[in-house]
Amino acid sequence: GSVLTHTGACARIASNIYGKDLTHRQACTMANTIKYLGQEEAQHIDEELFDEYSFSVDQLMELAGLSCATAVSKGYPLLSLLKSPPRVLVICGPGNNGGDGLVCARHLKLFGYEPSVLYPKRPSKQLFQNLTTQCEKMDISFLTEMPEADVIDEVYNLVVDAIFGFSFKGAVREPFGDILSQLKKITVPIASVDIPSGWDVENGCPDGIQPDMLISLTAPKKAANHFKGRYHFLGGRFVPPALEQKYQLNLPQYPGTDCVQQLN
Ligand SMILES: NC(=O)C1=CN([C@@H]2O[C@H](COP(=O)(O)OP(=O)(O)OC[C@H]3O[C@@H](n4cnc5c(N)ncnc54)[C@H](O)[C@@H]3O)[C@@H](O)[C@H]2O)[C@H](O)CC1
Ligand SMILES: [K+]
Repeated sequence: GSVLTHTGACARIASNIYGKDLTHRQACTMANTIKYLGQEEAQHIDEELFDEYSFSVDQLMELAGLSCATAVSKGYPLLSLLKSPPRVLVICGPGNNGGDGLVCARHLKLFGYEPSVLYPKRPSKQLFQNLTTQCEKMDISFLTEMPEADVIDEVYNLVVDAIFGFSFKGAVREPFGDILSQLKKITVPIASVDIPSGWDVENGCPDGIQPDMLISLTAPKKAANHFKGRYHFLGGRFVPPALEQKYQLNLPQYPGTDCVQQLN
């Protein structure tokens, strides 16, 4: 069959039903498909959650990181892992995506995995210091340098990519260029938090890393149209219905009390 982008799929579903030309936004709403966000829209929703809905970053980050650990445990259950002990490398970037990674590492540890964290650029904010202390107190080791690709393949079962999220822009700056070039060479799966790091938030990156899992938070970003891995999860089950309505997110119903929903 033909490969359709999300935009193409919505438009086709909607025009099959309504038989007319529609904007992508109209098509999504009518086809009742989940909205894929642009960079600015993702940032507006984020700001609104904090400024209008009075959430704190810590709250949402905890739910985001828990969603990521849960998605990992569904895609790569402990009993399915080829290497024992069940080591996972979690690579954290300098912003909130990196914070999600620290929370994810802590929950992975509670789920029985053995996460190690690489956190080369640490912001001075108290929140990130606290998340780091919490990991250290749970005997999660922090690496001092990025292992070579062959070492990652030998030692770890998978890599959690929490380097950049929806605020990534422009050419990758070091040390993350070197880190991403190692990640392009590994054969163990990569699970990317929110966006595959190094990808343009809207247009993706054909020669970038190719994660096996993507955990979209709040709602997928447009780059998710280019995701070719096996598992696409939605997490961050914290969106108030009025906000979902305002941005016409058309989020799918999460199953029962689950904090993640598998999209494909
Ligand atoms: N509302 C939600 O869904 C929530 C999402 N969360 C997570 O937060 C990130 C977005 O976080 P933010 O701090 O805005 O930005 P990033 O983590 O994407 O990165 C900013 C960080 O990266 C640096 N940077 C940007 N571009 C480059 C570059 N080309 N090279 C090197 N460094 C770069 C920049 O300077 C900053 O330091 C979202 O994706 C979710 O994962 C929240 O956790 C919960 C609410
Ligand atoms: K990421």
